[in-house]
Amino acid sequence: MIKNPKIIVENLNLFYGNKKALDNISLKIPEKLVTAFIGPSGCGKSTFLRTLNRMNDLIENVKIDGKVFIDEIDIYDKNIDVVELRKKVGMIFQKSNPFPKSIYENVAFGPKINGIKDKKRLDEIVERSLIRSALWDEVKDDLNKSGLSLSGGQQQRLCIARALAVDPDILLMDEPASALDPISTTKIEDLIFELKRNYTIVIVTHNMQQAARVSDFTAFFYMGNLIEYSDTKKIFTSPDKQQTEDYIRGRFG
Ligand SMILES: Nc1ncnc2c1ncn2[C@@H]1O[C@H](COP(=O)(O)OP(=O)(O)OP(=O)(O)O)[C@@H](O)[C@H]1O
Repeated sequence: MIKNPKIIVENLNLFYGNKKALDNISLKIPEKLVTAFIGPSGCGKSTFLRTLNRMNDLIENVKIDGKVFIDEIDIYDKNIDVVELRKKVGMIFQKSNPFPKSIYENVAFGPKINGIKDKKRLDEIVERSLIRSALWDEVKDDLNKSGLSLSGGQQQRLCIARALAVDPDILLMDEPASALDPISTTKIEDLIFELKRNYTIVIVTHNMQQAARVSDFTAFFYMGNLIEYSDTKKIFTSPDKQQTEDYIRGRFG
């Protein structure tokens, strides 16, 4: 079903203390397409998303077993440089979180940390990232304005530009539009559609219409289990499992 897997997950279990939050998850995420994770609150979508760039490492008492391969490399191997991993696998959160700095500095921050000092090079990266995040036209004359002065939707696109500036392959998006108005949401959805030409995108969403609109593949989670994973059209028109059918018809969750 998946021709070009970018990420391969095998038998992944995750515990918070004694509580099992993910139960034996295996799936393949295709390159340069959009994969959506759906399911009722607390089913483990965000937890699973965070296993893909080891963000759970930052949480105390988490135990993980199983494998996650990105480009065939085991990202939980002890030799993996987690900082490098997170450059390659960027993350966008539900609540946009620009730094209290200028628009320019928000985008230039990552490249500067990576040692890029040349002003012309930084200018190019900032411009390219803001073009790719569909924000350039709105901010090009105000790059010194605070990132916090932007609207919620613009802030979210600024955070996407900040993630793009360090040249990732994969973007993990945890409910990126759930705090936004319908027009800003549409802009983010259009942007996701554009970005998949160059990036592999994984998105957690509560909004089933959004999953149906933006994704190519959809995984339905329930109580820490992956119930069904298939191409989005099939999940939303003729899922194999009754639980999936009940959820997408709004019978629970
Ligand atoms: N830091 C944590 N410590 C302990 N338990 C946690 C932690 N984070 C999540 N959990 C638990 O793990 C389970 C899965 O949570 P998770 O946030 O991954 O679900 P979700 O499907 O993303 O939910 P939502 O849609 O509400 O964000 C829940 O039972 C939650 O209470």
